[in-house]
Amino acid sequence: METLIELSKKMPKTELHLHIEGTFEPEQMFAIAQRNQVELKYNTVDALKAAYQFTNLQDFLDLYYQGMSVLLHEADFYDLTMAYLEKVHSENVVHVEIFFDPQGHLSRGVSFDVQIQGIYNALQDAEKKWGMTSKLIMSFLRHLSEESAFETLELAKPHLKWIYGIGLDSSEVGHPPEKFLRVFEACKNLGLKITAHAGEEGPPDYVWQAIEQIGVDRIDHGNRALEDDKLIEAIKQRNLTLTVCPLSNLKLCVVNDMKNHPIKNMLTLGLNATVNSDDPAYFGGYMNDNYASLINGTSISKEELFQLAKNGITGSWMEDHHKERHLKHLNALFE
Ligand SMILES: Nc1ncnc2[nH]cnc12
Ligand SMILES: [Zn+2]
Repeated sequence: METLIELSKKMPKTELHLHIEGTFEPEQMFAIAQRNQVELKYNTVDALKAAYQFTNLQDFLDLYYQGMSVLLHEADFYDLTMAYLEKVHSENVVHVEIFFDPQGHLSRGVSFDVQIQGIYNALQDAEKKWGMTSKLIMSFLRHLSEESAFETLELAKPHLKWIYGIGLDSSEVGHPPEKFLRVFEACKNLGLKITAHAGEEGPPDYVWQAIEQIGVDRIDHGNRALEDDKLIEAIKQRNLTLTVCPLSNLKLCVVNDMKNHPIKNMLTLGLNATVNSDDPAYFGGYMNDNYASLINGTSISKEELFQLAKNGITGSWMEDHHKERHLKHLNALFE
């Protein structure tokens, strides 16, 4: 009998919540730092890895922004992205939707063109080599001002053919979605899809704002939506997908133990929960590790495993003919 772990490795998977800067493995970070002659605060890979003990989102973000500071040239963005794509291709991830944080690089003098060209070239090469499809999501840093988000949108305008969606990330508490109401309106008018981190640490009210005021097409995390029954109904009514990140939730103390992870509950409630890795280099695992953590930690059933993988395909922004192809493959594996 095939185990659920084996099945989870084999099945076609999508990644809908992934920060490319969060895939920076310490070994690669040191190699690029050396090549660019940038000093890191930590002297060795082991010292850096030892610092990966977080008690909340901000602890992690402080290290995440330090780590990305070695990215300067187009080749750095290409190498970072390609290393991630190679890794998840080996895990049967067939489609990725990748966030990047342009403001985290612009503030260091790295142009928008350099960032997007490096990332996009890697995505194109992955499609040519393996048929892996992708969408790129530009994310606004919510601890910065709406004005800064508007400036970033202006810089993005020559590249909109490569940008499919807009996200909202970084420090959640104190920076509600409504702070970015006007800039998201402008993004929507440009035909861009909208998603936002909401309910990771922030209260249910932030998820309400994301769906009612911003009109998001998807919700990233959404854990705290479960505190509000009316909100659960509103998410279901709009058929919104939640991009849930199990290992991230554990590492950032959003959950205290994997056995208490709410993803099973989300499925029982009829929410479109999906499995994603968020910042895998920092949180101890890529896509297959996230599934394994659920299988081992929450004892999800075969039906629930199927539902999670299916939600990942149906909740993605890939073209319909690709969805149909992957769903057929998934169904055949679970027959
Ligand atoms: N999990 C997360 N939440 C908010 N901002 C992020 N940026 C990178 N990872 C993030
Ligand atoms: Zn995230």
